[in-house]
Amino acid sequence: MPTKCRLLVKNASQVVVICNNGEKYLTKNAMQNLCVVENGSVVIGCDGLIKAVGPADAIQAQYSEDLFEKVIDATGMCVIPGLVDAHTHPVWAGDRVHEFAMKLAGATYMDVHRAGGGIHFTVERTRAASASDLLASLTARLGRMLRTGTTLVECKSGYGLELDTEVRMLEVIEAARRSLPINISSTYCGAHAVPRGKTVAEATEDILQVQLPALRRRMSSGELRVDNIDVFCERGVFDLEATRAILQAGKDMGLHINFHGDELHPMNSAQLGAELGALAISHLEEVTAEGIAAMATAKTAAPRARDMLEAGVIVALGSDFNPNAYCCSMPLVMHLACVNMRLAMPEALAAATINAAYALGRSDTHGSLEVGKHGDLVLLNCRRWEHLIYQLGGHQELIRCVAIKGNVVLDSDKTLDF
Ligand SMILES: N=CN[C@@H](CCC(=O)O)C(=O)O
Ligand SMILES: [Zn+2]
Repeated sequence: MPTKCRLLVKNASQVVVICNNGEKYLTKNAMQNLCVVENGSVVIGCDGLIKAVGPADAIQAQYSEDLFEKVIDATGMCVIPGLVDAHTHPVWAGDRVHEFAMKLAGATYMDVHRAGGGIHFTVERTRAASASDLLASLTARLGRMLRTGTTLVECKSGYGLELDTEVRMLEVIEAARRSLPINISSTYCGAHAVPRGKTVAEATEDILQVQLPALRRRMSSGELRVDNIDVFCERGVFDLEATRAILQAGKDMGLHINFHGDELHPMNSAQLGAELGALAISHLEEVTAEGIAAMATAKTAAPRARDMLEAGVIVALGSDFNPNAYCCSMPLVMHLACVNMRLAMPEALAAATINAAYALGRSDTHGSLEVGKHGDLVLLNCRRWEHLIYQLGGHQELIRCVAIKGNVVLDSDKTLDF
C-alpha cells in the first residue's frame, strides 16, 4: 500500500531548489548558480518533509495524485523555498514615526539615541506593555512577514534591558512560536542598550549575574526556548570587552552567537565574532578589511555585500524590522540588496534562504527545497522567479500561496486567519 502524502505542487515553470548537495551555505560562484528545475514538481510527505523534487514527468511517473491530501497545479508559476529573515526586532510597543521625521531632517541615529529617543523610547513603552498586547502586535507583524513569503524568522528581545521585561518578551516570542505556523528562532538581546542610570560595567554585571542565570533556569525547565544571544557592540553602548564577556557567557549556555557589530564605528566586532565562532554578525557597515578576512576564515555570516562576497564571506540578509526601520518584507530587502549593494538576483535569493538559515543554525532543515528538509515553500504567480525581486513592492500580487511543512498557511484567494 503506497504511503499517503500531504502536498503535491505540480508542473511549475521553475522550482528553485537553491542547492542540492546538502550545502549548509553558499559562497562566491555557488551563490550565482542556483539549482533550478525547469517544469518541475515538489512532493511533501505527511511528516511535512520534502520527499521528492524534480522534473514534473518523473514525479508524475512515480506518484499517483490519489496519494495526496492536496494537489496544486502550478502551471505558469514558480516555486521557491520559504524566505528566511535572519534579523528582526518584532516585539515592542509604541512606534517611532516622529523619529523618522527627525532623521529625514538631518538627525543621526546616535543624535536621537543620546537625546533619550531611539531604543530608550521603545524600552519605556515596552516595559509598560502587557504580555497580551505585545503578543497581539507581534502576531500581526509575523502575519505581515508571512504574507511576504517569510517562513522562518529570527525574533529578538532587547526592549526591556532588565530581567522582567526581557523574560516577558521572550515568553511572548515563545507563545508565538507555539501558536503560529511561522518558524521562529529566538534571540536574547538584553545587551541592546545600556539602561538609563547604569554604567556599562553595571549593565554587564546585571546580564551576567541576574539575567542569564534566570534564562538558563527557564530554559532547563522547558518554559522557554532561546536559540541565540545578541549584543549591540558599539561606541557608547557595549564595548568590545563587555561584548566578549556577554557573548561568551551565552555561548557557554549553548546559545548561538549572532550580534550587532561595527555598525556606526569600527569596533573590531568582526574579529571578535570570528574568534568566538559567531554564526552571524549584523550591520558591519564600518567593518575593516581585516574583519572581513577573519569572518571569511571563521565561516561567520554577514550582510555587507560586494567585497564580502568576493572574499568568500557567507552573506545573509534580514529585514532588521524594528521601530527605527519598519520593513517586514524580504522581497523588498532583496531588491534593496541588489540595487544598493550590487548583489545579483541569485545571490540575493541565496542570502535570503540557505545563508540566512545558516545564520540561524537551521540550514540542515531550512533554506532549500532538498529532500528531507521542511516542506516550506512559496508559490509565485510568474514564469521566472526573478520577478519577486524585480517587481518592487509587487509581492502582494505575486505570492499565490505559502506552505509550511506542506500545510498551506496562506492562499491569496483566501484571507489569513491571523
Ligand atoms: N542597532 C541596533 N539595533 C537596531 C535598532 C533598534 C532600534 O533602534 O530600536 C538595529 O539593528 O538597527
Ligand atoms: Zn537589529
